[in-house]
This record gives sequence, C-alpha cells and structure tokens, in this order.
Amino acid sequence: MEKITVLGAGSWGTALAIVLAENNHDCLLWSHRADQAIEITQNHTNKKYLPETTLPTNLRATSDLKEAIEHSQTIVLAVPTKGIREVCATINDYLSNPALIIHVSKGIEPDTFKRISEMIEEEISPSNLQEIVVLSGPSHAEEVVLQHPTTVTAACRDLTYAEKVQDLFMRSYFRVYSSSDVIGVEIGGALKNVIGLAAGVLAGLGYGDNAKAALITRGLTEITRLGDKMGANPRTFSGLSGIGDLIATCTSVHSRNWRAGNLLGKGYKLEQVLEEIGMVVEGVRTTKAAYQLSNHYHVPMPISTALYHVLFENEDPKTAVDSLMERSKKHEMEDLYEGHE
Ligand SMILES: NC(=O)C1=CN([C@@H]2O[C@H](COP(=O)(O)OP(=O)(O)OC[C@H]3O[C@@H](n4cnc5c(N)ncnc54)[C@H](OP(=O)(O)O)[C@@H]3O)[C@@H](O)[C@H]2O)C=CC1
Ligand SMILES: O=C(CO)COP(=O)(O)O
Repeated sequence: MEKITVLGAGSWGTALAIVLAENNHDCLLWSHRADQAIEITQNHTNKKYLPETTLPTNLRATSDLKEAIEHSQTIVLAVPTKGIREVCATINDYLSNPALIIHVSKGIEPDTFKRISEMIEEEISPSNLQEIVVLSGPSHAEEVVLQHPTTVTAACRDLTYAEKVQDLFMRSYFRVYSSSDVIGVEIGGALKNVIGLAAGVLAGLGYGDNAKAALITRGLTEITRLGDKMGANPRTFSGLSGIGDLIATCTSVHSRNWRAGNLLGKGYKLEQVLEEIGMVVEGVRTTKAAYQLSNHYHVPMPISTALYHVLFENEDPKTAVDSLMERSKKHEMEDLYEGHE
C-alpha cells in the first residue's frame, strides 16, 4: 500500500483515484473546488463528473493543495492541459522531496508545441522531480468506473518507473502495459483527440462507417508522420496509446471530443458546443497545435488542417470534407514519411 495524491477531480482523476483506492492505496484526491472535495469525502459521490458512481469509502478528497502535496511523493496529475502549468508551478512551491509525477492528460500546448511532460519539466525544478511517467490509452472514465476491461500504457524514459506505475494501477479490469517511448505515447494521446473531433463532425454531417474508417486510417497516417518528425518511435502508434485510443475516441459516444465534433457537424457554433459538453474538450486547443506543428515541420496533416479551418476560421464542415476529398490523387503508402501532401 502506498500513499498517492491525485490532482484534479474531474471524470478521469476521480476514476483513477477509484482504481488506486480499490488497490488499497492511501489515495487523497485534490479538487480546486471546496464543495466538491466535501461531497467526495462525505457523500462518496462526484455527481457533476460521474453521476452514477459510488466512490470507495477509503477515498478522501481535499481542496487544500498544500495538504495534498504533503500527503505523498507519488502524484497523479489529472487536470486539463490548459491547467498543467499553473498547477505544477504551485506544487513546485510545496514540494520538499523529489516526487514521481504520473500525468494522464492528453494535449499539446499551442504556440510552444510542448508536450505535457515538457511543460511539467519547465514548471517543476529538477530537485523536486524524481521522474515523469505518462499513463495513456483507450480508457473512458465512464467505463473504467463500471469495471469494464480497460488497457493503458505507462511510459517513462526509465522503464523502472513505468513498471512501478504498472504495479500501482494494475487491477483485474485495469491492465497496464509499459513503454519507454514517452514522446510517442504523449503525441498519440494528444492527437487522437483531434481526429476524434473530426470523426464526430463526420457523424454530425450524417456520414457513416466508410467515412469513419477512412478518417481513423488516414488520421493515424498523419499522426505517425508528425510523431516520426518529433522523435517518436512510429511503432508506438500501432499500440494502445495510438490506434487503440484513436478507435476508442472515434467510435464512442462517451468521448467529449467526438460529441463536440458531432454538434459542430450538426451546425452548432463552437462556443455553444463547449457550453453544452461542460467538460474539457482537449482536441480544440490541440487542433491549433497540430495545425502549427504541421506547418513548422512541413508535415502534411490534411485532416487536422481541415478541422483547424472549421474550428478557427468558420469554414463550413461539409465544405471542409469536400475539400479533403477533392485533393490531388496520392499513393496510399508512399506519403507516410516522404511528406507528400
Ligand atoms: N475523461 C476521460 O475518460 C479521460 C480523460 N483523459 C484526460 O485527462 C485530462 C483531464 O480530463 P477529465 O478529468 O476528463 O476532464 P473533466 O472536464 O472531466 O474534469 C476536469 C477537472 O479539472 C478541473 N480543472 C480545470 N482546470 C483546472 C485548473 N487550472 N486547476 C485545477 N483543476 C482544474 C475541473 O474543475 P471544474 O469542475 O471547476 O471545471 C475538473 O474537476 C484531460 O487531459 C483528458 O484528455 C485521459 C483519459 C481518459
Ligand atoms: O481520452 C479519452 C479516452 O481514452 C477520453 O476522450 P474524450 O476526452 O474525448 O472524452
């Protein structure tokens, strides 16, 4: 049994805290909202994010970040990408011993192109950092809390820590694999949200399985193309954090990215969509990052680019799909690494 802190009491932080508490770890969940921390500790519920779930009685929450950091040196970071820097900068002030940071967020920062682990390294001083592990894969919180079989990957440049995280989380319904390809796992997790949004757009436009299969396949091609340039092992994209999460996000009604895209395809405006979903839709910001990265590395990413135009330049979704289909003809395989659009 270990002491573990989970930062972020949204759907994913809460679902992971449940797995850890069920594994008999002494898990303290931090919410930045005091009323939610009280609800979790006293009522054993988190109605806003997991309305049907009863939390284990050994799972406590606090809204005191200092208390949460003093609780343990194993910290699961489960806040949206947008909040990573702010939370890390604050916890850096509270850390007195090097911590193992396990991050579970899926995004890339626009403008800086930083992956989550890079942002963490910029905000937490080296003397306060033991290692960073990314935990990622096809894992909708809604299904994890129902104990449906789920598989994810823990990646760290030092495999020993990935294996430690495997041990912390492994449970009958929650199977964790290990990897040393942090870049590949982070890029796969972030960019699948872009393609997941696009899959929702296609569904909203009324398109069916042919379009969905095309999008998943060609989406994986552009993720792999960019990942290769950014230093990932291309084989990682055939794994759980790559094609695995791409399938889960592009085919599931649980996915907030898919649902957001679906509303966009039906004609709703982005602001209305985000209001309606009421939870983080990581793919929106990451689409901006993907578009910028595509230009920066001169890597063709036609789907991400088309979605960028829809999200940020008001392009009509149907017109965007038509333009994708009407591009000049290509060879299917040759363009993967050679950079032909
Ligand atoms: N949900 C899922 O199934 C999965 C999610 N993920 C990833 O996990 C990350 C977290 O997502 P998820 O839990 O789903 O998101 P949710 O939208 O469900 O919850 C986000 C939580 O973070 C809180 N929050 C937002 N900004 C900050 C901040 N600056 N400081 C502290 N807390 C903050 C929110 O508080 P408030 O209620 O006040 O807004 C809320 O409690 C994302 O990167 C997502 O891609 C990964 C795998 C599965
Ligand atoms: O990452 C997820 C499942 O693996 C959750 O996806 P959404 O953020 O689209 O809900």
